Amino acid sequence: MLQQLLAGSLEDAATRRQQRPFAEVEAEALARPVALDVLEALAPAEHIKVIAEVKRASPSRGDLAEIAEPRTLAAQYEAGGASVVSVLTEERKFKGSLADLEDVRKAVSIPVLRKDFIGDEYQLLEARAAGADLALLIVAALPQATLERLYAFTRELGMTPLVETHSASEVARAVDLGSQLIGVNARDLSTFELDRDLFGRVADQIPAGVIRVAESAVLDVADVQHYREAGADVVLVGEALVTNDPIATLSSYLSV
Ligand SMILES: O=P(O)(O)OC[C@@H](O)[C@@H](O)c1c[nH]c2ccccc12
Repeated sequence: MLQQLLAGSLEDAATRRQQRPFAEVEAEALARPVALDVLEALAPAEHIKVIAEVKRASPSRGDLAEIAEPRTLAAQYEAGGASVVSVLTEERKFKGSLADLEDVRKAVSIPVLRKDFIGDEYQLLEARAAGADLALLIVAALPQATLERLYAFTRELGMTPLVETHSASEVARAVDLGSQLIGVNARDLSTFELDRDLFGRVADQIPAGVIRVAESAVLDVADVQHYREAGADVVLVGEALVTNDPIATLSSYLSV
């Protein structure tokens, strides 16, 4: 499934590239003002921090929310105290788009993450041109040489890679890259199975000074506490925020 999702995103990017050639998007990406200081925004603090996701649907959970105006939701996330807004731009299964990211960028002043299945440089240029400060790189989706290349390119564009893992060996690969921001996804993107305890099992492998992000499977404040006790600096939350009142939900999480 993961390779299918990646292939779909790459195919959609190749289609867009016929309309907007590499050099054109590159020029737009490079003309963007300096990206925001993401590591500062997510730095460990007394309370846990939240990356709040704009998420309409997913292959495992189906339709979650309409979200006619991503900018309105993102503004609520910022008002509610989120540190970063994540925008799913995958079109086929998650019903997102780059237009959503552009819309969100105009509405918030906190950093924005492009959440997609990224496998080539063009997608990273698009991310930056649309105003993203971070881009997701999924270790399981990419051979290490490609991962290294895309990691370096993300940084060249002034963005911060969020390197996503789902096992001890993937955490080791993320650490090898020198990543300063490592996510552990509770959801296996090949089988869609959830494992909320995976974060706790691998957290110790993430070196001190690296920001630890627990991704997925937060349904209530107890899940946030669970991740916090296991060492999470940040939680990445989608479903619970798009299906509940975002401001009240965020405020309960931010007290953890
Ligand atoms: O809706 P949840 O369970 O709170 O999950 C959010 C986020 O972690 C999830 O959307 C996600 C994590 N990694 C991904 C990679 C691709 C697509 C989506 C994801």
